[in-house]
Amino acid sequence: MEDFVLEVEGLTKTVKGNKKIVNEMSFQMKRGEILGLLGPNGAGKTTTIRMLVGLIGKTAGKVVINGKNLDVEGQRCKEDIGAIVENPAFYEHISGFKNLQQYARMARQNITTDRLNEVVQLVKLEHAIHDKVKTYSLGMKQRLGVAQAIIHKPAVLILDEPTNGLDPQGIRDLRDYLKVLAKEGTSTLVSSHLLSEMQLMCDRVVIMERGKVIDVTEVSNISNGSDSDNKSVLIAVTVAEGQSLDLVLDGASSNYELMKTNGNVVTIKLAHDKIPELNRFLVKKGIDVFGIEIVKTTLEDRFLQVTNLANEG
Ligand SMILES: Nc1ncnc2c1ncn2[C@@H]1O[C@H](COP(=O)(O)OP(=O)(O)OP(=O)(O)O)[C@@H](O)[C@H]1O
Repeated sequence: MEDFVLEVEGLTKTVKGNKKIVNEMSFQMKRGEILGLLGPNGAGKTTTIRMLVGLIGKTAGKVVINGKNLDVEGQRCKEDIGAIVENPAFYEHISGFKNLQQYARMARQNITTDRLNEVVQLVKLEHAIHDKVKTYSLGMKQRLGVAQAIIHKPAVLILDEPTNGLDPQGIRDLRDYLKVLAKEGTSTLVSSHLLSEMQLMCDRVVIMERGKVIDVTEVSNISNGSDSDNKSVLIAVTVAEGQSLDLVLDGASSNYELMKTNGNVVTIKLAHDKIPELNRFLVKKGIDVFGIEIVKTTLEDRFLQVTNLANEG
């Protein structure tokens, strides 16, 4: 059985006027993964996250965190979560390290100085941790926020739009240490409306629109050009000027599906292991092949595809 660290089932939030701003959301997060919650502005990401961390109540649905039902063991669920939902607040006039010590004291958990040093190292803030927070850049405050959120080694880390205000290096660092955390047993749910960042950062993404889950996609499948079943790929075949593959492929084999012809570049869908066979077939038919390239789709392609489908349906 799959080991899920977060299970969300039928999560719903209804507001005034009986409007469902989160509408029967269901998804699961595997242990050790970085899961993205992706959707346009107003899709309901923040509302979903606020319900998961217990900042607001839910109207309906079930949330299970690390095997514990939020409705039954709310307090223990909270212990399994670390989160940055709104901008983390710090005491500006003391150092980052003192802020962490203060936080650890308030959390009333037995957190050692070694652990504090460990999290500081993880978020790469060693050089500035003894400086006053008021001297920190936005990115440094964000690192300190993550350090604070993971101090108690939660099973689940939840970050709402963590890349806001980060420069490219900051985003890369965040991605790197989320991966380290995943290996150490903290799985992360991260929300964003920025497709390219989610593609770089996440293992899978839950795409939501108007309060509903409309797709769950494995990011590696998107970037290597395969379908979600991981069997077929799209390839772009460049042939000699004036040659047409339409007739050649027509009825040739059910293994190849001609998707699109654009000048002398033809897009074909087929199983990955059929590429050499197709190549031999084309050569035998007298087609001059100048190139075969796997078409990589981006998360943006996928997002537009599924949101268009959702809007048509
Ligand atoms: N308490 C509330 N009462 C009425 N409507 C609300 C309430 N809270 C949120 N909304 C609406 O619900 C929708 C979802 O809001 P939410 O903040 O969850 O979206 P989001 O996906 O996080 O968007 P963004 O990317 O802009 O932060 C929005 O249209 C918002 O205006």
